[in-house]
Amino acid sequence: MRTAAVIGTGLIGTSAALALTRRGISVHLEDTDQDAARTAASLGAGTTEPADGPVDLAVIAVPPALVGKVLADCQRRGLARCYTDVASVKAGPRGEIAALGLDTVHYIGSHPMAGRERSGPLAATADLFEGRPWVLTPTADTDTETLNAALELVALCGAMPIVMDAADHDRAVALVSHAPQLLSSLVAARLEHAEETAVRLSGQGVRDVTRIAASNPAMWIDILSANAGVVADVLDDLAVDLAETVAALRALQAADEGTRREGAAGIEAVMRRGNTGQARIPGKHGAPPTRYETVTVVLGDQPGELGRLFGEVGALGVNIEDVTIEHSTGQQVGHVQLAVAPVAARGLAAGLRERGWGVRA
Ligand SMILES: NC(=O)c1ccc[n+]([C@@H]2O[C@H](COP(=O)([O-])OP(=O)(O)OC[C@H]3O[C@@H](n4cnc5c(N)ncnc54)[C@H](O)[C@@H]3O)[C@@H](O)[C@H]2O)c1
Ligand SMILES: O=C(O)C(=O)C[C@]1(C(=O)O)C=C[C@@H](O)C=C1
Repeated sequence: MRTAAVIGTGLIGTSAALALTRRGISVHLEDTDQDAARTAASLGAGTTEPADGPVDLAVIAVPPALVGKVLADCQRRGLARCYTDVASVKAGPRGEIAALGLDTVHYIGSHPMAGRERSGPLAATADLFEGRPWVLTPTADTDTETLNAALELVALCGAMPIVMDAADHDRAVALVSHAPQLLSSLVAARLEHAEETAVRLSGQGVRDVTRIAASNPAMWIDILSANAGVVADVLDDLAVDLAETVAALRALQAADEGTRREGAAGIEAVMRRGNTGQARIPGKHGAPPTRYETVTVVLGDQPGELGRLFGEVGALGVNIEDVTIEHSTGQQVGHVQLAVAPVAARGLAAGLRERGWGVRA
């Protein structure tokens, strides 16, 4: 692939465009919102100038309900040799494309399983898709050139291609993406009118569970409208589990010991099922989940402290696999949690202590 077009320069379109330009592809950016396209271009994601002729691949990164309409417009203009979209649902857009009588030989549906709770080009990063699954949903119509162009896009973005049927995809994401989004929103919604004294105690647990509750409602109405029945089925099953959990909690308050024991067994079952489910979530590149150890460093709230810490961790020869920063309310310090390989954790904690950092290992 040498040339590409990205239609819709929000979070996903701009992230893909950044990844492609970094690999030397000429990317042409389009968005009905001129500011979004210009911002993406200023970030180095490509040019807002139209291409001279058809590009090798057009990536349609607009809200799911607009995929059919935008593909129709692109094909009418002869924008590209091959087309893909990145919408979070696949069966709905495919149905619309068929109903509009569009060219389905040079189109393939796709969905990168990576994103953020923020929208727009300024939230984009070139490495957003690295090591993530990227679903492709070819049909009997899809020609080889189009499948190959999509595979090349996935490879250039550092993602892992997974070929699936559109309906299977939608069922899978109901479980691993759409229901979790609603549950995150529901947990965060409990905070809407909560006492300030309670909310200010928020630690990492509630932050982890509610990060995606900051997502864009308009986009999610679109996504959920195209997968409502399957997501409702997942939530129906969850409602049964929730009712059982409430019953177990009530039992824990009972006067007789037998009922209390039953309650404890119910809660233990929930926790153990959760442990098992969580352990099945793959690590990057589809590898088995990697266990890291956390070294927590107390950081003074001064400019440059984080950079200095990362520099010292590097000097100790330790790779940071993940990092989380927690600010303590009303204090001038933060807690930086460094996830590192278990073999490196002890040495890192000792090395940082020697260098004067406050460390909790
Ligand atoms: N946000 C995520 O985490 C995520 C992850 C994977 C896939 N997706 C999918 O990617 C697509 C884009 O999502 P996003 O998060 O980048 O949204 P976004 O709101 O950041 O960007 C969407 C962009 O599309 C533009 N747009 C709307 N109508 C258009 C049209 N007719 N022509 C050209 N541009 C148009 C908007 O102006 C906006 O800039 C959606 O289909 C979404 O389901 C999102
Ligand atoms: O991590 C996030 O913030 C996301 O929004 C990611 C996420 C997901 O549920 O995994 C959300 C919707 C997309 O269709 C794909 C990815």
